[in-house]
Amino acid sequence: MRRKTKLIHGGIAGDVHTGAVSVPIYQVSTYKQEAVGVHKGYEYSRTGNPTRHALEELIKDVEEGYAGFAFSSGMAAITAVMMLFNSGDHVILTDDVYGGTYRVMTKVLNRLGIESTFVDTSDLANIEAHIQPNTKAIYIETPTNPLLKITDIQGASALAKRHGLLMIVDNTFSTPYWQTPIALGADIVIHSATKYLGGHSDVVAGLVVVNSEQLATDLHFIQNSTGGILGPQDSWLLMRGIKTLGIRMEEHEENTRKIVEFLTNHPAVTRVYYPGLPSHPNHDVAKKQMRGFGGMVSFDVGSAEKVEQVLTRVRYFTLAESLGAVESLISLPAKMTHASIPKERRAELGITDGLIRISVGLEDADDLIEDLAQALA
Ligand SMILES: C=C(NCc1c(COP(=O)(O)O)cnc(C)c1O)C(=O)O
Repeated sequence: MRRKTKLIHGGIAGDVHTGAVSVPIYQVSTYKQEAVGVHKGYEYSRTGNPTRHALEELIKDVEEGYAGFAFSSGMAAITAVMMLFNSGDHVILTDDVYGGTYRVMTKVLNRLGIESTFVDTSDLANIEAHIQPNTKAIYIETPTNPLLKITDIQGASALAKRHGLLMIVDNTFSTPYWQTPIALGADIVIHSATKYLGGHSDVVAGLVVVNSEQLATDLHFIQNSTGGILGPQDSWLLMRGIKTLGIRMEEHEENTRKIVEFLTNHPAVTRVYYPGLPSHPNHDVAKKQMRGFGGMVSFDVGSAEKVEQVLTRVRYFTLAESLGAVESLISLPAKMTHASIPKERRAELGITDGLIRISVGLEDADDLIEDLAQALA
């Protein structure tokens, strides 16, 4: 089954009992047992729910993995994956990760003894240089949020295997339509499904796909024990979102290509961050591992004052956190999504007060460009 068809026919199709074409929403907490322990495969919805299971089967197929798991948010998914490790273990992460990922590692999981080091993983030598005897995993975002850095998934996965480490990829920005990390050697893929997979700014969710039976057993134990599951209504919404992921990503790509060209040539823009630009430091790696470059762009306008002007003038770009929706969104990472990262750390990374991040939606590209032009004037 090819990629586009998998989005529609992957996972579980409809309902065997009624012939319903759309998977039913099983708004159920518990299931009758014929005798103690004798049931029809479900006993309690934290442990398993038919609607959530259909979503987990779908994302497993789309990400080409062994098993899928659905959580109540991307952060719940990330936290569940980190529960695979023990106090005293160490994880190497991409330096330019989402602010919430940085926060959970440095303000919550560190208190439970899970150590983390943030490095520029776009240079694989940096990863190897920071492997410690207690290192258990490499965690990357590629492209990263918000600077669109690219890490070689195949190279990092081979490095991880050489050192007996798990390879974890947060695939939120690219989605499985453009990039399938497990096929490139990753062990675990994570999504903030709140973003492109839902695609309509109407669901908060997280998804994980693993590549082995052992990881599936371990992660299901954590999902059931810690309970951060996704409900049946949101599971159903996500399945509906995933069905149109392909056509949406194609349209995001087309719009973004035009907007990147506009921004690259605008005198008020000092720098554009986008993996599809030949000038991107890892453009060749992006071309190798991504079938498309995505709908996320960051650009610097040089000052907080200029940012203020842009944010107040835009009409079709909604000032809001999140990304990956049909409507275009605009944000100021330094004060919004990455405010939890210390200022000096943001400065080191390049997340300046002049950096704007946009999630290019499905509006008419000319309307979006005209909107940015008047906002930047
Ligand atoms: C809300 C935003 N990001 C959430 C996010 C998360 C967290 O997902 P939540 O569904 O928001 O919990 C994980 N990984 C990446 C790459 C993310 O971008 C944002 O960047 O606007």
